[in-house]
Amino acid sequence: MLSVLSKMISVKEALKIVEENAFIPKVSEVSLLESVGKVLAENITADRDFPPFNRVAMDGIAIAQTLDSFKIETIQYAGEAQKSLQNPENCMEVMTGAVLPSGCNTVIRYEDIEIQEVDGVKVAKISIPLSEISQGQNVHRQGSDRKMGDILLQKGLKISPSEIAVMASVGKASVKVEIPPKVAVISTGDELVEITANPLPYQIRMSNSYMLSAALDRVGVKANLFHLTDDKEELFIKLQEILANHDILLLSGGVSAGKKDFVPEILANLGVKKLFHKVAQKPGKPFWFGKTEEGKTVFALPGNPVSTFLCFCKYFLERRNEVVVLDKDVFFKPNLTYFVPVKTYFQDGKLMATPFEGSGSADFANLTDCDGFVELPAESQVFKKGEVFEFVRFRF
Ligand SMILES: Nc1nc2c(c(=O)[nH]1)N[C@H]1C(S)=C(S)[C@@H](COP(=O)(O)OP(=O)(O)OC[C@H]3O[C@@H](n4cnc5c(N)ncnc54)[C@H](O)[C@@H]3O)O[C@H]1N2
Ligand code: MOO
Ligand SMILES: [Mg+2]
Repeated sequence: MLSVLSKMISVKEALKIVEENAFIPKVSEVSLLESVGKVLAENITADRDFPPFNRVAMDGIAIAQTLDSFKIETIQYAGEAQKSLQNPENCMEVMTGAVLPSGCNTVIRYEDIEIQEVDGVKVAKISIPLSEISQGQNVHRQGSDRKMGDILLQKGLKISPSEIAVMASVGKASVKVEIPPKVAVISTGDELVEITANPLPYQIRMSNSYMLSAALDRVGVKANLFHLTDDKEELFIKLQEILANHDILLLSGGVSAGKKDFVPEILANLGVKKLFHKVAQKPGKPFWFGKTEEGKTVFALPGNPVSTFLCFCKYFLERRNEVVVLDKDVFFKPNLTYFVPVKTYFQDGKLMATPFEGSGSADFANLTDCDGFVELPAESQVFKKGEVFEFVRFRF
């Protein structure tokens, strides 16, 4: 009964080990537009102030002091070098995006003035109470958004169109991004058949590979799918080949105490170092995690679909640091962290969770009613309505 006695680690310890041993992606430089959806692999800094000059924010006139009316000296258009107001009692017409003329500090919109011609001279008259004009209005001050040298984007973030705009504005025509890892999703089991097959009474269609592949797709990873039988030789030969061609392996099945649960043994024979096997949690207790010398990681997930999915969401997906309020009491005696599928909803601004315990870790149809798992710590046995717990979201 060695497997039963072997040391289980806590969820917290397991997560720490997974995070510390995460696969480190390689970096490549791609054109700006190719980088969208990828992970940024360098910090992006401001090459000049944002905005780079005192920018006119409204079409109208620029003034140096608040008077009833002003003679208009000239026009400052966007794209022109800065002009200078000659007389502080005059004004200059200015267009949005232009440099604020030197000598001016405030912009009044065309909507708030009337322009008349008096003796051949254009004059702007203020048509709103002067008290409504505040000094500095409608001027987007140089450096008010970001200063030159500021870090605008931190490496590690996922690039979306708003990041593309920031990079374009600092002249990044090409950018360093992480090369997405090559991921293999491998279902193991003699009882599994393709989803297109008509299963014999003792067979089942494999759903785990499709579930994991779909979940990976949501985070921008395209996985290769494999099915291996519970045969030591096949496992050794095929896994060797799959390991050679991928960076991360996500296996399901074959990690528990069964006579054909060969996965941990074969992985060890292939030189994958075990970092842990068995976590004090339900579901997903037989979870095995290891790493090769080159830094490739192997997640050998328990085969029961809810266990597979929970382990994937908790240990593979990025942490979201969300909490939920239980809306029903839950009792759970074993000294294990208990992950219960929950349906969530908002009440008085709080995210509430209704537990759906279902019929255990093989009841994956139960997940379709739920949004995630509530994480109930191993130290307690009674979890009361109204208490707050961590939430592992899978519907997003
Ligand atoms: N004596 C013990 N037996 C079991 C223990 C234990 O501690 N002692 N742990 C149980 C727990 S907890 C789990 S979870 C399972 C994990 O089993 P394995 O990882 O070895 O997985 P299999 O035995 O291969 O399969 C388990 C179950 O899952 C179904 N399965 C597997 N792959 C797929 C797939 N791709 N799609 C759909 N369903 C899949 C498989 O048919 C089995 O029904 O072990 C318990 N036993
Ligand atoms: O905990 Mo297993 O992970 O029961 O199915
Ligand atoms: Mg098994």
